[in-house]
Amino acid sequence: MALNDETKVVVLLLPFPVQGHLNPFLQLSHLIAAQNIAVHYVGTVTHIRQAKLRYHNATSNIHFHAFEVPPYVSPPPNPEDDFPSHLIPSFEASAHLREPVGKLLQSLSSQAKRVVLINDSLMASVAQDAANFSNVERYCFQVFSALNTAGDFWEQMGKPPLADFHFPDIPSLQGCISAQFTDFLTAQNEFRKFNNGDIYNTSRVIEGPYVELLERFNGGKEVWALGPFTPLAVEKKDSIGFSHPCMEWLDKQEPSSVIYVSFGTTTALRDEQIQELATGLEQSKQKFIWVLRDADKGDIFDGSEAKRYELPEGFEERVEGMGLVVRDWAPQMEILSHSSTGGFMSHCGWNSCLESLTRGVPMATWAMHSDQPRNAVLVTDVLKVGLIVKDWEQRKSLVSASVIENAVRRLMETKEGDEIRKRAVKLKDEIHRSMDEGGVSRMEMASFIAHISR
Ligand SMILES: O=c1ccn([C@@H]2O[C@H](COP(=O)(O)OP(=O)(O)O[C@H]3OC[C@@H](O)[C@H](O)[C@H]3O)[C@@H](O)[C@H]2O)c(=O)[nH]1
Ligand SMILES: C[C@@H](CO)CCNc1ncnc2nc[nH]c12
Repeated sequence: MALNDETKVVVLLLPFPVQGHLNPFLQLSHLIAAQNIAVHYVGTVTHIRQAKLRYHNATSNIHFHAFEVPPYVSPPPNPEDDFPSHLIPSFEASAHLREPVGKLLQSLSSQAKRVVLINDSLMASVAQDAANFSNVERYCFQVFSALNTAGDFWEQMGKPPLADFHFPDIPSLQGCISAQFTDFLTAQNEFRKFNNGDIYNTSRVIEGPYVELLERFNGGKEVWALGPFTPLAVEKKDSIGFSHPCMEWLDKQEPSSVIYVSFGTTTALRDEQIQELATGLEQSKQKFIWVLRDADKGDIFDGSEAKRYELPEGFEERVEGMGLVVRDWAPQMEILSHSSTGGFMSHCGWNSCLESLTRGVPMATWAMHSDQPRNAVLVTDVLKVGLIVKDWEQRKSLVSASVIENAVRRLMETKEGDEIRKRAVKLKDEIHRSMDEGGVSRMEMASFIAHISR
């Protein structure tokens, strides 16, 4: 560290150990480091390795701190369980970061004028020792949509009537997460009150009313809508010059003719459901890229073979030229940025939603757990940039091939689909303007940076 750092602010980021959190934390790290502020990023050895490996850019401007934690089991996902309970041992293992994080805080706080700790809302207990240092300021980063989290807070408050505010019809948290995870979440919430403010990866252009509602709920503490952190421009090649073969295939397709199908990193579909999905895509006669991977394990490097899903007999030969099945890590942001991509069938993880919204790609929603059902409501009912494939009410049932075929056709080849696409493009333009010089997102980030480096 440079000698004059005692006069400066340093930022320490503490993400929750799953891909959908590691990545937005790394994106935020970059945005802050670009302002010439020293940025430190903390995690277990495995999760630091995971975050860097899957990041689309160089990470040399970030100080990584990879800490050992005691060994934990890393079982494969259970397709019978909607919630990714197989990850719980890795969540529990991360609790062991409390001590090294405390030591790191001590060291940084003795060298810098101010340490700004940005912890994941799900790592609040690990961050608790920040209270011991007078020059450590704490912010809680909620990686979920504002609609989701406003819904959670409202529910915790016992759903009091809200003057001049109408929530869309959203499912309650119970039922979206497992009972075991409810206990974990309750334990984290104990430590939420010690924050100086909350950070959201969203924009007032996308979720203005829900950000304002969060401000009402936050009792005077700041709510910062600093997103979307998703970079707008991405290279077709990654940082080591590799271009995935699906990109070359996309280059040969007509504009907006391909539907991209992916359900993120925490979802495991049942075999029966895979068969219906394959048949539905085939019968839709639309071009597609389908990412068919098992959910991540708690330790993605544990050496065990990931499950290889079976497809219907002869499927890949029959769809040759029409569709691609990707079984490795897909370059999702590049795919969504490509002009041939005209739709996204998604589980509605918040990162996927933001990546789609910032590229003007309309969505076909199929929520699986957690915040996803509410994100789906935002995309379809509120923003009207998507349609539903599987409704949350039907979460226990199999989605038939004909329902899938229908949804794909509606989005990709009907007038209704075109109207949705036009709205998605219009919203994308508004989001891009908000991130430009003078736009609301750009100004809110500038104001946050000024605040922490005051
Ligand atoms: O093959 C792949 C799969 C995934 N990805 C990337 O991995 C990320 C997945 O994040 P998502 O938020 O969409 O979904 P996940 O399910 O993985 O995330 C999790 O954390 C964030 C929450 O909002 C989600 O609900 C939760 O499930 C996206 O950034 C996506 O672009 C790839 O780049 N390639
Ligand atoms: C396993 C993790 C990965 O992102 C999600 C847990 N789910 C959730 N965690 C916190 N708040 C929530 N509100 C709705 N769902 C929530």
